[in-house]
Amino acid sequence: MTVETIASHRCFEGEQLRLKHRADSLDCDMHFSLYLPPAARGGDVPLLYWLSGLTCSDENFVQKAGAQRYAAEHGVAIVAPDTSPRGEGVPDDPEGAWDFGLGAGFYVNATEAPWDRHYRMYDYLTEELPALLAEQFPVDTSRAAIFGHSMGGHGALVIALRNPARFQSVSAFAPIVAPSQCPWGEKALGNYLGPDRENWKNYDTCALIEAGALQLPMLVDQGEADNFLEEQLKTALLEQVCSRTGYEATIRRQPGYDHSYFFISSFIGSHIAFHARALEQSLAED
Ligand SMILES: N[C@@H](CCC(=O)N[C@@H](CS)C(=O)NCC(=O)O)C(=O)O
Repeated sequence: MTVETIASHRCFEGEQLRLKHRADSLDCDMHFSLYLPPAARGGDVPLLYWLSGLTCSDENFVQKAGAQRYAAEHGVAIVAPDTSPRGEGVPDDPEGAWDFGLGAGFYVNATEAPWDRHYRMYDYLTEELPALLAEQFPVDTSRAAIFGHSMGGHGALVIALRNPARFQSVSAFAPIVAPSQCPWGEKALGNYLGPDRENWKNYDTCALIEAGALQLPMLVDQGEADNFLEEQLKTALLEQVCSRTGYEATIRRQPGYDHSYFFISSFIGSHIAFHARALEQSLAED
């Protein structure tokens, strides 16, 4: 597996890298960003996966969230992949809309043509990228946590709930908690997975919790001034399913905060500390 370094910047005594590789699962070239804390010079460090939202590439998070300072303090690496396959031959929304297609892979394995050839972000994130990281970088992929924003919050929750043994904790900023019940999700899942809504349940956080997903440490922050809250994100549905099923999640509604990276940067330190605690606890239990 060849990985090309596109950029490398010293940051909080660690390194912020941007990398490029051929992704077999997506049948295209992909970029991803990786922050290695100073502790990585002494051996493998735990790994946090960050999944971004609609319209983002791997760069939004590393430039705007201010996460590196906290990752350096806690000695964790953070990988930020892109949000969809890209490149020549990768189909996009026929009308060029920003909520579907390029920049909007929704972290699923598409089953419907023409999306099924490239749009396989679930396999990319759960199989190909972890294998590549374990092989080529000083990260311990058996000590991992996952978090994300909006569409990426949806991706993080779904991937953690479906793979509870692989993640010590999960958190999300303004996640789409029930894509089967909101316009963004209905458009994406309908196109990528087809009209049978039974097939959507594996990619729907509320449906997975309803079906008895195993307990993981879970933290969710949601801004109350987020324009997408009522129509798309629907935090209330997560609160309801957690209370109905007894699933323990810390869901914090944050007054005054919107959907932007100003919100994310305000709470990113708290999320990284949350994951670092869960990772330390799992080490103590081993
Ligand atoms: N482009 C959309 C907004 C999309 C949006 O808010 N994207 C979020 C994720 S859902 C984001 O992180 N955008 C990139 C950024 O703020 O850097 C609009 O014009 O309303």
